[in-house]
Amino acid sequence: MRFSEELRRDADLIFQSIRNHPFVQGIQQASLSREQIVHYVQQDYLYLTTYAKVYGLGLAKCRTRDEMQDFHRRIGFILNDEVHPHVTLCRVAGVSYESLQRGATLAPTAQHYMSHMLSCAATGSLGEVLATVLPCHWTYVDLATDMMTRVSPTADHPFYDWIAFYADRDMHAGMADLCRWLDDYAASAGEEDKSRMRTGFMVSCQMERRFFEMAYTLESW
Ligand SMILES: Cc1ncc(CN)c(N)n1
Repeated sequence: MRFSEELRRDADLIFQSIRNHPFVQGIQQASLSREQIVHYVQQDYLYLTTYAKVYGLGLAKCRTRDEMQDFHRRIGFILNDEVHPHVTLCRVAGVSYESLQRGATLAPTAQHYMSHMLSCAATGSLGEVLATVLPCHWTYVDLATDMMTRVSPTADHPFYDWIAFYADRDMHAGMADLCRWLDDYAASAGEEDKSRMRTGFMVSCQMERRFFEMAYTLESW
């Protein structure tokens, strides 16, 4: 079994609970309140900004220019493309995206998740960075693909663009590339490094679930 398959197997219950989380169900049923959407977008804007920086720290650990190109492309994707799902959510909530980018205070869970990623990226190996960022990609591809398969939303669904963005083929391809990179790295990694990679992955999976909980409950300090 490949290393990424092992990780996915170990995190299966968390993936399932993310699919069934009330916030995710709220997207599927278009039943989220305006406040829940706004809270999510404000926190996610801050989160994705940090996520791009984590890729930057990963880039500094790369061994080849091809690897550097990969992180470089992924940073561009966050800064240029991953604004679209936020814009979709803002349209549903009836607020301007620009207004949500100013002055939001980090909620405890978002802060915890960002600190986890930053500390792995600052002190860990390239493998730890790959394992720690992977759930961000994987859980969204998983939940969106699950929605597309089970609910088949049509273009008039308010969150259709959000769901379609994360269920897209390119998202699947980007995730498969990341898994391959992680598997290649793990093939020659020591046991201690792999153990830290497992921890980084599992904590990020837990934080993905809690991030939805944070948005659903409008968590604050
Ligand atoms: C917290 C979180 N995790 C994952 C994603 C999808 N890249 C996101 N936008 N926000």
